[in-house]
Amino acid sequence: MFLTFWRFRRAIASHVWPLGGGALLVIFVAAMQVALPWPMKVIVDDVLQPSGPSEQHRLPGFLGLADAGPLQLLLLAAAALLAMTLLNAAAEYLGTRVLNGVGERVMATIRVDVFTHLQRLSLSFHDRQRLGDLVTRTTTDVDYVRALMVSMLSVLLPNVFILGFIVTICVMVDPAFALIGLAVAPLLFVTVLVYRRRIKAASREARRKDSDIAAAMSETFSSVRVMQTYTSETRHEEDFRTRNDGRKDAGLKVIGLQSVFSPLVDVIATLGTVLVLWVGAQRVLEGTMTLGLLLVFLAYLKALYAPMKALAKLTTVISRGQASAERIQEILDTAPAITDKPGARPAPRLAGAVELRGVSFGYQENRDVLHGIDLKAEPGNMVAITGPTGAGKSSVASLIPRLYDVTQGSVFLDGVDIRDLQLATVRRQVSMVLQESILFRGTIHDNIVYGSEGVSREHVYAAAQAAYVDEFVRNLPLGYDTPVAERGVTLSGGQRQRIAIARALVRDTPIVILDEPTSGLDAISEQYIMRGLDRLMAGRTVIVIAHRLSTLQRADQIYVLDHGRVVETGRHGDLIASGGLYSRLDRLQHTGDTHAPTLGLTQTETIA
Ligand SMILES: Nc1ncnc2c1ncn2[C@@H]1O[C@H](COP(=O)(O)OP(=O)(O)OP(=O)(O)O)[C@@H](O)[C@H]1O
Repeated sequence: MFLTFWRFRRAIASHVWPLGGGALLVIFVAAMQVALPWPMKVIVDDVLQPSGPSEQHRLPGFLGLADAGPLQLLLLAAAALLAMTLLNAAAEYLGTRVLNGVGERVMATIRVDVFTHLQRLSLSFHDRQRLGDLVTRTTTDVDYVRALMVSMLSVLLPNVFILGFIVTICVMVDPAFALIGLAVAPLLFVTVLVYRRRIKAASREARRKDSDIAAAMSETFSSVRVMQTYTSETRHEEDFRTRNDGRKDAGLKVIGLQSVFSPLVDVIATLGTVLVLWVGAQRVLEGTMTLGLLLVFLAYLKALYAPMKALAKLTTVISRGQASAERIQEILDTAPAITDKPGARPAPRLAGAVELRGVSFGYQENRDVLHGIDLKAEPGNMVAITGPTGAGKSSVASLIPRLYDVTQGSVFLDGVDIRDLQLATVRRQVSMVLQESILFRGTIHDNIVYGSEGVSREHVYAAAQAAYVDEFVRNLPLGYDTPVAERGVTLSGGQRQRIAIARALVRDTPIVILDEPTSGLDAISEQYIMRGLDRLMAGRTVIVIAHRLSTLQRADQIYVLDHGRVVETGRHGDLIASGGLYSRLDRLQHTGDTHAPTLGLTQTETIA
């Protein structure tokens, strides 16, 4: 339990004072609750039965009120009860408010920590994660940790103090009798311990199932267009039902355990109460104990079991919170796979020479998808990578901005190993336009300046004009301030690509990577994009993944990839003449020879 506080000590550190203040207030409440039965004792023993055994009527004497009359005592006791109750209420209100407020603030800090950390984790981490799971870890799990922290401070802490105060007072007043009252405590303790462990395991399972549901949601609704077109709603529904049933069953298991736990604690507690009543009543009858003291003991017994019961109720909150804390910690403990090595220096403005020397790379350990790749692009050159689908073209491209680290060989930029340069300063000099460009929630303007915040509006307009964004933005009522829905779904594929090109133009990087940015577009869109791309490519080193003849013909060098290896390199004419894979593709286009190997062409892509 305390480990949870330790785990998040950094987030808690800035809230130590209110946290301490809140804790003191709830401890004060605990003390008040322990003091509350005493005025009642005075009323019973000294006002209602002033003739009882004198040595047991010590309280008024102890308080200097030995000579006070019964009415005076009644008045004083009643006033004390009222004052204590009011103070108790005020402290409870303040304490709860302060602690809950701190809980919210600490959680806000943890959420930011998790989000920031997630953003820094390398692609190799995100490749393995389900989005829905990450969402629950940042939202629900953080909230469960908040509930745990607040409950521990506002419920557990005062109850521990109540327990301590009561045991001390009981032992001081009547040690033998106190022992009777505490006889069932070990049994209670063991029950709490056993059930807590079982509830924790069940809660952890429930949290896993929560993530399953979130993952099903994000998977389904991020592909809602495909789902509806293929009328596969039933399939998704069934999948969701299965996961939902899993969550329900896990939830029912937690509830089952919890429902047994609470009554069990009640029964054990009642056993203790019966024991105290049995012995206590006899002692009152014998005259060795006052009725008031027995009532105090009984009130204490109730107060003594309350913490145990509170703990019973808290078990779910604590177990759930601990399971959630572990899940959050798992993320925070994951170190980014790609970091600056000590002594890495900032990359200067690059001329744009790119070289891969003997590069092997794999997404999983011992399963390389690229083998000994050699590739070179001089500054300002255009290098095309082509090859069948799955050959490793996109993998090569993702090594240049160091989205992944190579397993063998090196990537050099301007002759310097990319690992000797600071990551951020390298990435700032590489732009990418992918097959499908992702836009972010915000306006069209925001999306163009994405990654180059702070540039002037004129600069943005110039880039937008060059990338033919202006063509369609001019017709929008809000122009560049038109909001774009999440992932840019309110714009056409071609419009999204044009915005992506404008974004790359604004960034003005020496290296540009194009991953088939015109695939799947109609002829008119393609023309606009090609013209925009021409402007983007001018004067920069361009690494383009391409199947189109028009692009391949223009390339200074073409690398043909197959099964993760460079099988041919050269200019278009040389490759045709050499009679290899590339030329067979060319023949395929002219003769329609279906047995010739394909370079992964789709119907929409024509090599004329
Ligand atoms: N994130 C990933 N995790 C694991 N394996 C991957 C990942 N991305 C790609 N691969 C695998 O790496 C190999 C090369 O994929 P890559 O995407 O680089 O090929 P490609 O030539 O760009 O293909 P395409 O033309 O279809 O885009 C493939 O076998 C693919 O299954």
